[in-house]
Amino acid sequence: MGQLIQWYPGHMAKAFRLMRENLNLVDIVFELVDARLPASSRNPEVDKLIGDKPRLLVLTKADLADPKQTKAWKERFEKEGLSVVVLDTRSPKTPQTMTKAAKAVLADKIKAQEKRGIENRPIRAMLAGIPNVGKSTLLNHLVQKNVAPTANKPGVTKKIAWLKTPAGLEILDSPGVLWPKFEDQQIGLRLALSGAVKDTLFAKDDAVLSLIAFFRDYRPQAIIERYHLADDAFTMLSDVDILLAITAKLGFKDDYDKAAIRVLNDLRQGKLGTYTLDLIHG
Ligand SMILES: Nc1nc2c(ncn2[C@@H]2O[C@H](COP(=O)(O)OP(=O)(O)OP(=O)(O)O)[C@@H](O)[C@H]2O)c(=O)[nH]1
Repeated sequence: MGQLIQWYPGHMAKAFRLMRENLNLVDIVFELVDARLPASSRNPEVDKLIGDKPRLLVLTKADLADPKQTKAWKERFEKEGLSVVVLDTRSPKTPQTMTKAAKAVLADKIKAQEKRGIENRPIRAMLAGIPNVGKSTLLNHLVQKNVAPTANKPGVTKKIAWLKTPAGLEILDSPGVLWPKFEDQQIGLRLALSGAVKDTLFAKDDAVLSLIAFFRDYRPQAIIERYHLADDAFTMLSDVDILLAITAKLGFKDDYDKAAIRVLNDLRQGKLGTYTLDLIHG
């Protein structure tokens, strides 16, 4: 999916270098992963980068994801030895959940410090994740001030500073921006659907056609109900014809680009129900 790629070798090298420099400053890394894309929004390079540094995997946007899938993904990650928290980042419980989980990951270190008479030392953390995964939102909620700009567009995070949280964390206010791994077209499309890729960088009708194809197997009823299609629409119609039927139902005549934008927004706002694009089967 060549046209989706917005990360060039120079960007990646810089992001990698910044992360590595900052890594030495912190006790723990909060690796943010979109709960709707637990595989596609992770980058295997991060494992190499983070190495033995304690890590907490944070599944963000869990309110938008399919709860059964989120549970299955959490179990899979835990089997791999990772500590995992599942968040609606914007929830008032977020600071408490994160602090408790960070302390659990660092329990041995904290115990050793206490033995040496060091009590209540702040836990230094950095956030890392691909664009639009919720880094600024999490930072704001942890610090409980509106310090970092958030926007539903990739590429907004820019500041640098240490930020103290009321619960005793100190967070580096330069989240590691990780690059997505556009390994194949499927991953690229899923990232595009989730909002991780600038909307100007991909063809929305292609993305929505892939979404329709996905929902055909996953949850056709969600599309049928939202756009008042015939019950047998998915048996009778191709993906393109489904998009045209949606376009007509929305009153957009043959302007399927306009319909594609509407469907994309509906998906991202949870109006097609909760969904996970990387599925664990069985
Ligand atoms: N529904 C839902 N939306 C969320 C959650 N976390 C973040 N968002 C939304 O996702 C969008 C992106 O969030 P940001 O915090 O700006 O993401 P970021 O990782 O800092 O993005 P960059 O600055 O592009 O690197 C915003 O519209 C947030 O309101 C969540 O847990 N649930």
